[in-house]
Amino acid sequence: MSNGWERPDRVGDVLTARDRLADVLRWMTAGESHGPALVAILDGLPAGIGITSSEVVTELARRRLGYGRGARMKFEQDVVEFIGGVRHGRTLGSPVAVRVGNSEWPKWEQVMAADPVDPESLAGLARNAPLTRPRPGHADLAGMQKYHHADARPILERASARETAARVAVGAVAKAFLSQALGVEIVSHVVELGSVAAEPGLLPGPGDREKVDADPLRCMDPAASARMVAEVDAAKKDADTLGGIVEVLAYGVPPGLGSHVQWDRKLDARLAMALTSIQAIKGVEIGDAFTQARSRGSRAHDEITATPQGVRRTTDRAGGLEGGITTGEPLRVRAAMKPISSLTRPLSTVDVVTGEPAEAINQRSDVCAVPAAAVVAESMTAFVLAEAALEKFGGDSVGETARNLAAYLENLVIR
Ligand SMILES: Cc1cc2nc3c(=O)[nH]c(=O)nc-3n(C[C@H](O)[C@H](O)[C@H](O)COP(=O)(O)O)c2cc1C
Ligand SMILES: C=C(O[C@@H]1CC(C(=O)O)=C[C@@H](OP(=O)(O)O)[C@H]1O)C(=O)O
Repeated sequence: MSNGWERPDRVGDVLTARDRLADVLRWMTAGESHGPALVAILDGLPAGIGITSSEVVTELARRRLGYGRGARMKFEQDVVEFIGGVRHGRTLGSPVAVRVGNSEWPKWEQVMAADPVDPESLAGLARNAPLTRPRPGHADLAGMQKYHHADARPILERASARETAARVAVGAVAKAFLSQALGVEIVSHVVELGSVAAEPGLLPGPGDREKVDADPLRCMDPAASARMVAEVDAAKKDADTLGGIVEVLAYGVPPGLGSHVQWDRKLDARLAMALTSIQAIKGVEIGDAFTQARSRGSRAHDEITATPQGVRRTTDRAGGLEGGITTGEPLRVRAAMKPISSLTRPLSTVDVVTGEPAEAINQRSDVCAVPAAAVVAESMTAFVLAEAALEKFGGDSVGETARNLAAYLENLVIR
C-alpha cells in the first residue's frame, strides 16, 4: 500500500531541482578569442519577443565601452548575425542562435592554424612562439596542467573574456523578454574602482541606462568617476591593472521568483553562481550583505509597512530577496572583479619547459574592464530572472507569459 510518499515512477524525483530548471531555459556559448567567431544558443524563450540584430549590436557596443579597455576594443567590430530562432524581428519560440564574428580573425588565422609542436608551422610567426610562461591569476597554468598542454594558447583562447560577447548577445534577447513580458528593466553601474568608491546610494533608475553609459567609467557619481579615470591613468603609467565592484539593479521584478524550499531553487544562490561565472568575478554581494553583517539586526533589515499601493518594505537593504525569493522591491546585487592578471610589467612565474624562473607572458591587455563586466553582469542577471520567471509563469508566447503574470498578481493573497 502506498503512503503517498513513494512515487518511483516519476523520473523527476531522481533529478535535482537544478536539472529541472535547466530544462526551462538553457544557453551555451562556443568559440575562441582569436577564432573566426563566437556562437551562442539560447533555448526556451517564448515566441513573439521583439529583437533585432541592431539591438544586439547596441548591447555589444555597451560591453566594449569603458575607460581602461585595451587596444583590441578600439578596432574589434562585433559582427552579429541571428542564425536561428528569430524572424522578422521576433523570436519564433525555437532556439535562438547568434553568431558574433571576430573582425580580428584575418590577423589571427595563421597563428591559430600553426601547431606549436611543429616548428615548421611556426616559421615567421614570432607571435605564436609557444606560450610557456603562465600568467599568475589567469587560467594559463591551471588549464595547462589539467589539459596536458605545454602551451597556454589553447587555454587562454577559451578562458578569455572575449566569450562574454556571446553572453551579451543572447543576454539582449533575455532582457527583451523580461522587458516585454514582465516590464522588468535591468541597469548596472560601477560602484568602486581600485581605491575609489562612488558615493553610496547613488543608484541608477530604470531609465538611466544611457546616462550611465555616457560616463567613461559607467559610474553615477561624476566626482568619483573623475578620480577613477585618474586611477586608471596612474595604473597604466605604472604598467599595472585594476579591479573593482559593479552593481546590477532589476526594476519591476514581481514578488515570488525563486524559492526557499531547496538549495538550488534559491534565487540569491542562482545569482551568485551566474555572476561568479564571469571571468575575474570573485565575490558577490546580495543587497547590502557586507554592511548588514557588520550591523545590528535592528539596523540591518527592511521593516514592513502598509501603504496605499500595498504591503512594502521601508528600505531595500536585502536587495529585493528574502528566503531566496524576490520580494517585489528592486533586485540589487554586486560583483567584485579582481584586477586584470596580464600586466605589461609581468609578474614572476616559471617557464614550464625549462623549469626556470621567468617573467609571465606579456599579452596585449585591458588595464581595467570593470565597466564592461557590469554590462556582462546585466546579462547574467537577465538569464537568472528569465529562467525564474518562465519557471513560475511559463508561456509559449510573450502574451501568454504576461497574462499568467497578471493573473498571479491579481490573485496575490497579500498585496
Ligand atoms: C570584460 C572582461 C575583460 C577582461 N579582459 C582581460 C584582459 O584584457 N586581460 C586579462 O588578463 N584578463 C582579462 N579579463 C579577466 C580574465 O578573462 C580572467 O581573469 C581569466 O579568464 C581567468 O579567470 P578567473 O579570473 O575567473 O579565474 C577580463 C574579464 C572581463 C570580464
Ligand atoms: C577580446 C575581449 O577581451 C579580451 C579579454 C582578455 C582576457 O584575457 O580575458 C584579453 C584581451 O584579449 P586580447 O589579448 O586578444 O586583446 C581582451 O581584449 C573582449 O572583451 O571582446
